Amino acid sequence: MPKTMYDKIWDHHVVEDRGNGVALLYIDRHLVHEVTSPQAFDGLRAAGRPVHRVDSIIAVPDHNVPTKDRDKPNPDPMSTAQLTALEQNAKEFGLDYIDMTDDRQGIVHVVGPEQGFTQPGVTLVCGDSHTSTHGAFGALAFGIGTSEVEHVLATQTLELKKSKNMRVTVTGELPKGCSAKDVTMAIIGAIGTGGGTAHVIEYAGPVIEALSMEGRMTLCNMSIEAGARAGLVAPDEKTFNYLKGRPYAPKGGQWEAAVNYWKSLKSDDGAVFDKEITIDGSAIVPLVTWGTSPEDVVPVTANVPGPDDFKDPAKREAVEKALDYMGYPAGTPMTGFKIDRVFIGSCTNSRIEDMREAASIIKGRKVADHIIEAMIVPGSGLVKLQAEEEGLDKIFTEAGFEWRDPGCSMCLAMNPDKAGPGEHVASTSNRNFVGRQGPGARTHLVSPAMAAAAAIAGHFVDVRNF
Ligand SMILES: CC(C)[C@H](C(=O)O)[C@@H](O)C(=O)O
Ligand code: SF4
Repeated sequence: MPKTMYDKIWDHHVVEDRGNGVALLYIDRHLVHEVTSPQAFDGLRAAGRPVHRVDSIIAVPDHNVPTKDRDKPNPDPMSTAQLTALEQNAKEFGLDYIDMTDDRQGIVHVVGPEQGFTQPGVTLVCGDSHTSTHGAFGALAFGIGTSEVEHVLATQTLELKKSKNMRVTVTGELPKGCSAKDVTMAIIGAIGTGGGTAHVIEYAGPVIEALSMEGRMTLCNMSIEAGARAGLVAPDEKTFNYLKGRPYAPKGGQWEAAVNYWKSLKSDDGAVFDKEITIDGSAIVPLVTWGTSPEDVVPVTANVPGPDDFKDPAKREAVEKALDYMGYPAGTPMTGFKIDRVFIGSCTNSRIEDMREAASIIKGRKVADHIIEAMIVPGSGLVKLQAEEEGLDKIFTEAGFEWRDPGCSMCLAMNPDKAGPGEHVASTSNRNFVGRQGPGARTHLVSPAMAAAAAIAGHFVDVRNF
């Protein structure tokens, strides 16, 4: 029977079939950060258990790390406690630990691929919902909770219920001015934040094939915002070229064997998907979120909708609440809407291509006077170095942007980078939830090009005519 890519990876990892679609699955790779791991290590210690396979783990701090003045003491005791715990646990259990001063440090979902740790066909977990990012390589990658982190550390396995298969095909050709962020936002706008629930989404079609690895990571990153367990893209020559020579990538004869295996992973012709969606990629336009859910997307050329634009009573109520929080009435035009702050970063959009996309808009221009702060935060120290080699940092700082050290930063207010109450933020991150970037802060999700253009203009603009 023809199989999907998800079926194949799942079947290769079953240790024991426990019936009713439940199986004990072998976990190949585990990324560990400071927020969701301390209790897991406490659990191991209490039970006197070692880590089962230390070579399956990379530990790296990202959420709490300050993005400037790292040589000064961290003023937040909670952050300090988590960062210290990670370092000590890594040392005690003998893990590969990348510290804050290492060039390889960054957001786990940027570091894994960059190190060649993320590979096609592996099962990869992390105590973090955006682990779906790694599906860009054809890895079965998903977020887990802290008790599961402990289970994987101790046993290298997880008991899981198999998800259903879903395929999202994006046809045509992506228009100029649009990037992977607009593709993922268009998909979530179309299917909603519940559209992928209980499914693993395989992304397919010419638009996906044309995306770079960075673009595919942006796309898979937000699978979780569509409710999906994971996202997947079939590995191809771009995937192999990206991985070749990276520190954790297979070497010598093992490389050929690995590529042969990776080529076998793609879904078979005739494989059946439980749910199929097709999106016309040629019709995608630059998008902006207007509300407090990633599905609240409108074209930048459109107006903010109101409750009357929706039929579902629950959605109507949610829209009213969202408008109240965002502080504008229905019908507000998005183009020209004034913003206060700009954040370019996060595991969605902090890779080298995102930096280049922002720089292409910013070059030779200045951040608008009223913008409180415009910040660019590379996803890793290696992205930072590469951007500096290309002179992008100069373009940013000359325009008036802050150029920071890598970390999660203002994606979530867990470190000193926060937006103030009532401020409207053009942000390249993935969640526009209430209070996500600081209490009372109002987030608008956009692509790096759209965020850069908004910083220069001081309000949202259609980047296609900028
Ligand atoms: C802190 C962490 C558990 C959380 C997640 O799981 O996603 C964070 O990364 C986020 O983006 O909200
Ligand atoms: S950058 Fe944001 S979304 Fe990504 S792991 Fe960090 S907090 Fe979560």
